[in-house]
Amino acid sequence: MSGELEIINLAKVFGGLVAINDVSLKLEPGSLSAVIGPNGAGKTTLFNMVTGHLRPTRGSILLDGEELVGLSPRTIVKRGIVRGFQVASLFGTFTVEEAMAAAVHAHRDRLFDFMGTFPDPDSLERARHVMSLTGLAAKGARRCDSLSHGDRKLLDIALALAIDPRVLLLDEPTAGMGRDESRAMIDRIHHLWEHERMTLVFIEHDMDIVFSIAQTVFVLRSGALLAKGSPAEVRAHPRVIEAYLGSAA
Ligand SMILES: Nc1ncnc2c1ncn2[C@@H]1O[C@H](COP(=O)(O)OP(=O)(O)OP(=O)(O)O)[C@@H](O)[C@H]1O
Repeated sequence: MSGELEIINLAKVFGGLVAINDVSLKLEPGSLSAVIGPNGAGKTTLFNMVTGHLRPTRGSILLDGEELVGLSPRTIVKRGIVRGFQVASLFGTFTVEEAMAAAVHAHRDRLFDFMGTFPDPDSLERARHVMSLTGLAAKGARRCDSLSHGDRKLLDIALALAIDPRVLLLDEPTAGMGRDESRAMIDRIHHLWEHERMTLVFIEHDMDIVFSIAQTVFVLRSGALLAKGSPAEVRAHPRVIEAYLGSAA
């Protein structure tokens, strides 16, 4: 199975600030992991290096053994690493189904295939499959700009999934949601991971959510990896309790 992401001795320095300090970790193919840590720990910087939006100061990022450092964000998407970006709103008056089909179509480099139909049947089929997995099937005819906050976030994830990633990165998928809505979102994410079995890693602040679905939890603090392990191991880790959970619990 593909989708192994290995980060080796990664570092990012902004001026005099060490945002990521010699971090090494491995995501197994098809695994579901979470990255947690206090504000400013370096979580988003880590994601930005994996997607090619930031160039590491040092270190290596391997997808199924192949180096990603130095590749453009677009090439990294082509290699199969996709992030759920806040892009749903860019589709404005498109319907949900049109936006989804456009995402698949563009990824398959068919956008400029003027002789073909849009959307082509394959793209539409993939789009509909992902809409049904993410619970958006009933909203296919809705304009993107009329969706609720929660549905927009779902569409962001669906747009990322539409292009069949090997690794899916989600940066705080429940941000701005109430407790029930967060729970529903996380159940959806778990459901789609179970069906698609891509390697999934998410940044999340809500500890209940993290401990309820992640197989492996990575804890960052001040740019360094403080702990990693199963939710039970991380919850019981003395340094994690002292540095992070102690203040949140
Ligand atoms: N482009 C940048 N230039 C300079 N400093 C940056 C830049 N991006 C991030 N930083 C700094 O790097 C550190 C890590 O930031 P990062 O956003 O990765 O943390 P985070 O764990 O995602 O935090 P949060 O939970 O608040 O989103 C912070 O001190 C931040 O101010």
